[in-house]
Amino acid sequence: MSVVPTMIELRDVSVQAQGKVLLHIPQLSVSAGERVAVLGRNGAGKSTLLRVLNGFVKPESGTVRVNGSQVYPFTAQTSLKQVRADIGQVLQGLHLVPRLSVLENVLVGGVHRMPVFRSWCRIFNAGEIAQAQAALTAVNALHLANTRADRLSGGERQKVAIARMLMQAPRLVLADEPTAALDPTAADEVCDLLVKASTGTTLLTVVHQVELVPRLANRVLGLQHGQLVLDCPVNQLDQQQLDALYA
Ligand SMILES: Nc1ncnc2c1ncn2[C@@H]1O[C@H](COP(=O)(O)OP(=O)(O)OP(=O)(O)O)[C@@H](O)[C@H]1O
Repeated sequence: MSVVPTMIELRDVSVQAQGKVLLHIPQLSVSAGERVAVLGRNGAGKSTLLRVLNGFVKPESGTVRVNGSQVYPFTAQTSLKQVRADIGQVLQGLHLVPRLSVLENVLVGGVHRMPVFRSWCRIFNAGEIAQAQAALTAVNALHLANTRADRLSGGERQKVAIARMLMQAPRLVLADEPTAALDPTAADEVCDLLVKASTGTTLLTVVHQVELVPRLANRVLGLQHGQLVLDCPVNQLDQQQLDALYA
């Protein structure tokens, strides 16, 4: 029997700021290939959890392992650059490079595989351009390739962010409210594209629209005041648990 590798492993993780505990997780383990929705009220610690995983927030204590690398505490073997190269991000709001075209924004997803000189000068070869065009085709956005990123609608921006993630080919995808401010039709499309683009990877999505959870995830984590108070399969989530989470 083959053993599914662990993608995320947190032990006794505590994040604090100004004397307040923002996140306290005694134990959390996510296997490779799982799709996890992270729920909770505003300020519950959802984004903090994602930032701990990509090393942008350092816990005061505990151990954080992602994709086999120890993100915290740092060790001589930790390459945060490599860890982040394996983590794709789809965030809410403006996170594309505004003055670059859509195609260039997607190409940026692959710069970690390029020689530094080429990535600085944004010199892309024909294979990379074809790959970026294929990623845009996968999210139904090839027609936007030459449009400046700051001219896009919210839904179009999220599609481009997903195409950039496809170009990056990460092992773990962190999506922080990817459907925020989208109308219901655009939100549905972005959810479906995100899940499709994350096939074969691990997907962690912070989401406020509970009705989208079954589209995005098969497991739910619930945070309340920085504590992990819910961890169950989506098909076992009931209204009482949700009411308690948002109380
Ligand atoms: N750098 C910081 N310094 C102090 N407090 C912080 C810092 N970053 C976040 N916080 C606080 O930590 C708590 C958790 O924030 P976080 O952004 O993780 O919540 P969230 O669940 O993602 O909220 P939202 O749904 O509103 O995005 C909040 O009370 C926030 O004010």
